[in-house]
Amino acid sequence: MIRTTILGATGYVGAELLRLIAAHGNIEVAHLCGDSESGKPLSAVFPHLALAYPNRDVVRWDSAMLADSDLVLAALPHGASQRLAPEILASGIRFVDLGADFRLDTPRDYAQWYGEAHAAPDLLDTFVYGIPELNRSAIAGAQAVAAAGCFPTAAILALAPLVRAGLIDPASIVVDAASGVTGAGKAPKPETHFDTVDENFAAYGLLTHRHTAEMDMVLGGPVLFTPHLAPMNRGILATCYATACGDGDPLAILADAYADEPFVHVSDTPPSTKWVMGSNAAHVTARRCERTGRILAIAAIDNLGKGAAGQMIQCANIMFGLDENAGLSTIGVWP
Ligand SMILES: NC(=O)C1=CN([C@@H]2O[C@H](COP(=O)(O)OP(=O)(O)OC[C@H]3O[C@@H](n4cnc5c(N)ncnc54)[C@H](OP(=O)(O)O)[C@@H]3O)[C@@H](O)[C@H]2O)C=CC1
Ligand SMILES: CC(=O)N[C@@H](CCC(=O)OP(=O)(O)O)C(=O)O
Repeated sequence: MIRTTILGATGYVGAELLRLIAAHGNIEVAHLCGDSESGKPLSAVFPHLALAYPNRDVVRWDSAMLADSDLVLAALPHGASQRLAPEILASGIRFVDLGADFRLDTPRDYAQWYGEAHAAPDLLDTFVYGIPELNRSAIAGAQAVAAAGCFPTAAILALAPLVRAGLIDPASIVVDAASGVTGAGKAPKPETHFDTVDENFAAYGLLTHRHTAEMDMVLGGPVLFTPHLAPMNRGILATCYATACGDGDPLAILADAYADEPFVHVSDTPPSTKWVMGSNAAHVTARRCERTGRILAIAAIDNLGKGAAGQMIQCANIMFGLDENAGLSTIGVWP
């Protein structure tokens, strides 16, 4: 069994990690770390996990935990893991981080998009960007993976094969993506109150959302990205547009790129967030608009699944040479 310590176990992503690990078979939880919830029984924080994790308490992180862990999975607010990473990596164990601290290539990009200097810039090169469908072999050989953000995962899965094939001009990419409210984390905020979100649909982060940097890094860009908040718990639907620069069929290119991928379903049918809810699946489609000379590509993922905890587990499975599907489902909870 691979023993994992989870940092941020009391957050939304932490809860999803615990749900997936309970059914994994090759990974078990060594320590469950929280912040304000430390000291409580896990069953008091997350009653839905009580039967899967009887008699487990949330504890505060202590680096002594590295001694009986093989893996650290971190789902912490931005800025937290760069302070912990030096010690975790020095211990030699593997690390999958979901925060944005180690996703971007340079400390300058991090400072520009996150508004603060990076505390561990020398470690940026140690981390491999975590989208297995892009860079599985690098993940397999990595000690540390920075799992991709939720919006970038959706947009990149829809667009990267089209960029690689030279079918679209990266500088023309426009991404409109809508997320469920769990994407904002569990702390209540005015813009995530039930009465604000219910029966509402709103754009935010205009021209400045930090996920733009990840899309630019992988797709080329500059990408014009607009996130939206949708009145649903989980899910991301990314609708992407770009100018065509070749004659190929975008759907055929996606089908070819993902032919052997266990978690990507390519179809002519427009995807829907309910098809992927609770799963690690991504459903993608694409087509050419002859009238405008543009390519349309769409992806649906669960922000907590392929956009977060599922992708972390998929990366960990690859890093440890396990069955890549272990603990992960391709089946959404529908209806
Ligand atoms: N939600 C999503 O869909 C996605 C989230 N992410 C990223 O994953 C990370 C976690 O997200 P999410 O689960 O939604 O966030 P939540 O706000 O739901 O949870 C945050 C977690 O971090 C803990 N925490 C907060 N501050 C500290 C600290 N200073 N030191 C140690 N632990 C701390 C909290 O502990 P406690 O509750 O005990 O105080 C909690 O367990 C974030 O970086 C987020 O941006 C990435 C992709 C998708
Ligand atoms: C709906 C919502 O608020 N979503 C979050 C993004 C999700 C996320 O946590 O991504 P990172 O890991 O890159 O922060 C946002 O727009 O800030």
